Amino acid sequence: MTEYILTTNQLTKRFKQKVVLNHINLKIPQGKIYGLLGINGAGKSTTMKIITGIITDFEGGMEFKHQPWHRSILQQIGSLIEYPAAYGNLTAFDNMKIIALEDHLPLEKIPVILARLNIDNTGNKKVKNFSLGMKQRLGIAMAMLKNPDFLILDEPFNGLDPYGIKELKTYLKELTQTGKTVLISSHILPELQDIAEFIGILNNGSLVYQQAVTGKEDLNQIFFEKTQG
Ligand SMILES: Nc1ncnc2c1ncn2[C@@H]1O[C@H](COP(=O)(O)OP(=O)(O)OP(=O)(O)O)[C@@H](O)[C@H]1O
Repeated sequence: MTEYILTTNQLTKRFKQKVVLNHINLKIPQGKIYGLLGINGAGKSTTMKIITGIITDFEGGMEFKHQPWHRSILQQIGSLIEYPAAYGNLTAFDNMKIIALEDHLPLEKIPVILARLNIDNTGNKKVKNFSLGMKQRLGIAMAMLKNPDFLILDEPFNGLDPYGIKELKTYLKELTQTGKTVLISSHILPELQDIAEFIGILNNGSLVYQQAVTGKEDLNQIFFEKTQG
């Protein structure tokens, strides 16, 4: 039987009169990479903001590890949604240090995680002078500092060069080999095709597809079929 780390039940979100998520039933299996696909404006970020407690007014429910969602579960979730919340005037290390001190985490972990994300060579450089790809790497390092069970990444390949994309994919696969779960969004199918073990497609606020990836299906064709119009 599949164990789900997170399920949503008829999750619905309106901004004023406009329905932007329409009765979504996500099922995210534990220990897997789940790719959430959709064209611009499909509702990917809104879904992630609800799961991570950034958006609190919505209809429907969520369960995390088979228990009703509660703010306390956010200790087990690391996330990077839209832009990394880093201080521009500080270095990568000092941004990490702030989180470590806030969450009572050992400072020794910082250089290890920065090295794993290949961002340990930035020295005294301030974050405001980082490239987009460097900021993305730092954002993921910040999300991983508390060693979360569930990592949620909104368009994490933005700004990464092909080497960065390859490294990040390897890193995410390694995480699932240690039992962690990754929810990752993209509007570009090839970014997810070779790493996602499950794919969900959002179209205009509806979850129009949700399946395990077998490798036999033509995801490109499915994506265009499910999102046309
Ligand atoms: N704060 C807000 N107020 C009003 N409408 C919003 C707000 N945030 C998002 N929306 C709308 O909700 C819809 C879904 O947006 P969302 O950002 O979740 O899409 P997305 O799939 O993440 O898109 P993208 O790939 O462009 O990031 C869009 O129509 C967007 O304009």
